[in-house]
Amino acid sequence: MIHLRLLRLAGTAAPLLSTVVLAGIALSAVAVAQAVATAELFAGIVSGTRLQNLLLPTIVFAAALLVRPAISMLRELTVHAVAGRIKEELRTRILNAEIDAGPIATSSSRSGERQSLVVDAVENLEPYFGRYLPQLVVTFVTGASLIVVLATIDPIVGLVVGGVALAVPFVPRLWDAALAGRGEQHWAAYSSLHADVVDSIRGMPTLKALGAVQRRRDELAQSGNNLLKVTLAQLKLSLVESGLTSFFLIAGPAIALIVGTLRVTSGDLDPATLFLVTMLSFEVFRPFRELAMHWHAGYAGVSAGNRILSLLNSTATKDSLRVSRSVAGSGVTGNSAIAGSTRAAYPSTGSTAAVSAEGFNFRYPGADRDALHDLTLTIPTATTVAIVGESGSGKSTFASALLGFALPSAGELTLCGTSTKELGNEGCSPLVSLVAQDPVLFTGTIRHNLLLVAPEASDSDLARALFDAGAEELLDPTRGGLDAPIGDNGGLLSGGQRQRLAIARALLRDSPILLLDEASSAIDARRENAILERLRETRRADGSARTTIVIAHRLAPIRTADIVFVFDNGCVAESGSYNDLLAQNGVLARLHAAQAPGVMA
Ligand SMILES: Nc1ncnc2c1ncn2[C@@H]1O[C@H](COP(=O)(O)OP(=O)(O)OP(=O)(O)O)[C@@H](O)[C@H]1O
Repeated sequence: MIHLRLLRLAGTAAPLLSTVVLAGIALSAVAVAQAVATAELFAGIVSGTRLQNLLLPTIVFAAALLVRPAISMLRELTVHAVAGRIKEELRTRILNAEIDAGPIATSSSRSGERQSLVVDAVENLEPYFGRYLPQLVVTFVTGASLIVVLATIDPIVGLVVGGVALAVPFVPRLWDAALAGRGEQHWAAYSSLHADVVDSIRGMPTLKALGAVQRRRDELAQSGNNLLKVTLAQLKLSLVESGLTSFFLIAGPAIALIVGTLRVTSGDLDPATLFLVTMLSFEVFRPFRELAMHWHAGYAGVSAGNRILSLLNSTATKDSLRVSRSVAGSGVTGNSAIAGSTRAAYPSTGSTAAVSAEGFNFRYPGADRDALHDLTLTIPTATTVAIVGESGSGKSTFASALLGFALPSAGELTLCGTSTKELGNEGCSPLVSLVAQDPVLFTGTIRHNLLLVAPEASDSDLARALFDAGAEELLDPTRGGLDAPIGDNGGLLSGGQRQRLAIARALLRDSPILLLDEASSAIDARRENAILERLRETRRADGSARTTIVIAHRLAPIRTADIVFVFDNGCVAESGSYNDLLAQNGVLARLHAAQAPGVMA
């Protein structure tokens, strides 16, 4: 099973693979030398040859005993080097492919499945490349050479051994398609169960709150049973295959011995040569036996490799936002890419509009209609604007467009005068700092989370950012101040504190556009309003005012926004000041009426 397309997954480990192959061939050569020496010693002892005349085979036998462990050690060390390199490179490539694909492409797959691709599929490929493939080559080279040697010694024995040896790899191939299919089913069931478990652990508080733990448990048990069924079906098939292979491996040397003995009886073969023929035919089948131990790695590797290839092929590789090899090796993902950015890295944008969309169209892959359609709007620099609209009107998709993840199929979106098409992932991110509704925080202290985006920032910069974000209580020395631990994903903080800490972190990034996507939903309306007013007063490191875009469901805090854009069916239905729009009695007035008590708060 050499799948040529999988070979390109070996990357820079390919030259090392040839060392593993050469070590395997050397091991076989030493084993053959030992077998020949053994045959000569047997023949000599049986014919009564004096021991001093058997010096050469004795030396060869002893030398082989010493050399074999040394070559084995070299092979094992190289296999480990191959494994390490393949895992490091493949994980880097998969992570880069995920980054290139962006959140929109990855939103259609489950994070648990993607996780098992990075972890388990790569683990499965390691024995495929490190053990199975090299052994396949060794078996072919050694087996073919020894059959030729046997045929030279005795054509009949050579023919018989050659026939059985051919049956070992080819007869089980009749099951290939079925085994490959079962391998795919096994992987699908395994990654689905893995994804279910990850989802369940992540969603445990929700499951408990909803009283759905038992139902989820039942679903997991069902997924587990499905995996068991598929695994057993795969095992049954591979047991038939291993049984057949074992039969040929045992039968091969036995048949050679029987045929050889018959040839001796009929006088066609010298009895002394029978020892040699028997030992050599054992050596023909030895590499096959080793290969049989790695059959499973072969099948698991092919299905894992196919999955990885389809991910890598589905994403165009870009050079932007790459995860460096050392980062992937250390198990840290792309977040550290942010760490390189420093305060005041992005220049003032002058008088160009902060955001300008002109006839912008975007449709999600597989969707039957545009999520954003003919969207046209201008957000002047240094303003605070709000984006509101019914659920599904396209607000979050617009946020993705601002981040450069949703590129237009028609029209244009420019940020500070530059089209998002030109900016690409790398260009967009410095211009826009996003604070999402459920921000990701990292286990550690407040300082650690803030310094992630601005490693050069001083304590007073950090304190200023916390103050601007309305999170000054996090500076309280009795709680530990900047060095207070925040727990796993900010678990020691309240929902509002997590959001305000995330806003402070985004402010430290100092980009010209601050995008708050439902970022203060856990903060009470009065406080949210105060934070927005405070943000309006803050300045970037170079003294320029930033543009703040607030995506909001709750209308109360955005009444004072300079412009309110009301989205409806993927385009701007209304825009203007809150009170003017209210007077128009259109979409905003409808939303306002639905939330009236909150608005009046
Ligand atoms: N990943 C996706 N794949 C396909 N369609 C999507 C995807 N995400 C959103 N949509 C569709 O795109 C449209 C706009 O969705 P979007 O999430 O931008 O709306 P929204 O205004 O942010 O809604 P909400 O206020 O509920 O968050 C909707 O019709 C939605 O069903």
